[in-house]
This record gives sequence, structure tokens and C-alpha cells, in this order.
Amino acid sequence: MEDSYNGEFSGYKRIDRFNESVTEQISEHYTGIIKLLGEDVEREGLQKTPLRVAKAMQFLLQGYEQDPEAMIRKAMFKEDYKQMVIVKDIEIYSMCEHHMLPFIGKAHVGYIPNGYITGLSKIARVVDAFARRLQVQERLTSQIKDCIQQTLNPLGVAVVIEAQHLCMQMRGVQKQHSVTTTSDFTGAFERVATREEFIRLISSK
Ligand SMILES: Nc1nc2c(ncn2[C@@H]2O[C@H](COP(=O)(O)OP(=O)(O)OP(=O)(O)O)[C@@H](O)[C@H]2O)c(=O)[nH]1
Ligand SMILES: [Zn+2]
Repeated sequence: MEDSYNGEFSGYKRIDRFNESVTEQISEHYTGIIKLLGEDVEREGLQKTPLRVAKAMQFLLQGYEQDPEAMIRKAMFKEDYKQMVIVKDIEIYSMCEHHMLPFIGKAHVGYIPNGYITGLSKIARVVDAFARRLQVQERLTSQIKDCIQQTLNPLGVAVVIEAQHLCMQMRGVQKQHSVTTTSDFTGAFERVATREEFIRLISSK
């Protein structure tokens, strides 16, 4: 999808234009899938649906085209601040790799700088870049943590994700209200007191 990048590489992909050949191929597959599911792909409402779905799926899974480490590395600033930085309530729209159905929730990310801070928006961009892939919630949590640890080399990183999985709500076990919480920590957050401070801060309204 070479032609879908902005000129200067910064880790982001332009999301308003997709590679035409890939879009066309995905679209053809969806035409087949819709037919196999018993629908008439020629009827008016469905004529453009395979194309729309092809674009939607590429949007939802655009994380493969992004480089989360590059996003942070281009916005690292020297700073002596050594207290906790927390970005909480970052919306997550990810796709369960088992059923290709969404899981939706919030990520809370904290780190304790060790000479460098990063732009706050970059934390949310890193979350998005990993979320917009076929995922399990556990791996998503760890990938966000590893990315921040490897780039900023902070004194510690903490990531908590709370999410609802449509594969458990719309189908399968059909539990409408279940919420899954995952967490992963490094460094200073392995100390109970530090971790508890983080949990207290992300729990406050
Ligand atoms: N650990 C984990 N499991 C997930 C996640 N998303 C979906 N799942 C689970 O993946 C499992 C796949 O189990 P399978 O038995 O292979 O699939 P299935 O027959 O469709 O399972 P049911 O959903 O129970 O009907 C299910 O238990 C899902 O709930 C996730 O992010 N993490
Ligand atoms: Zn699933």
C-alpha cells in the first residue's frame, strides 16, 4: 500500500485513500461472502456494499501500516520531570482475532519519565496503532507497554485496558455486560505502592 503514506514518514498512514488494487480485491471477496450468506448483491442497497466494507476493514485494520515506535521517537523531549504521567480513558476500537468482531473499551496508560517525555497525543496514537489490528486484549496491552518502554526508556510503564467483546455479546456465550480488564507493568510499577497510586488515579472521576 505504498501510495497510501504521507510524503514524510512519521509513523502515520493517511486514512482517506487506500490502494485501489487491494481495495478491489477485498471488495471481490466480500461480494462472494455476501452471496454465500444468501443475499442478492445486485439489489440496490447492496451494490456498493462490498466496496464500502473493503474500505471500512482497511480503516479498522490500518495499524499494520503504522510504526508506533516511530511515532514516539519523533516526539521525544528532554525533561527532568520524574513523576507519574497518566493518559486515561483513551477509547479503543479493536478487532478480536478469533471472530473479527470488535472489542471496544478504554485504555489507561501511565509512565514515569527518565530524562525524556513524549507528546501526550503520541500515547493515544500508539494505542490506536496497535488496536487497529487483529488482536487479543492481552497482547494489545503488552504491545503498548513494550513500545513505550523501548522508546522512552522510562522508570516504569503501566497499561490497563477495560473492554467489552462483541463476540461475547452478539454471539457465543451472549453475556451483554461482561467487561474484561487486562494490565501490564514494568519497572517502578512493579512496586505495590506505585501501582496502587496509578490504579487510584485512573479510578478517580
Ligand atoms: N483471551 C482472550 N480471548 C478472547 C479475546 N477475544 C475473544 N476471545 C475468546 O477467544 C475464544 C475462542 O474460542 P474458541 O472455542 O476457539 O471459539 P468459539 O467456539 O467461537 O468460542 P465461543 O466464543 O465460546 O463460542 C473465545 O473464548 C472468545 O471469548 C481476547 O481478547 N482475549
Ligand atoms: Zn472474538
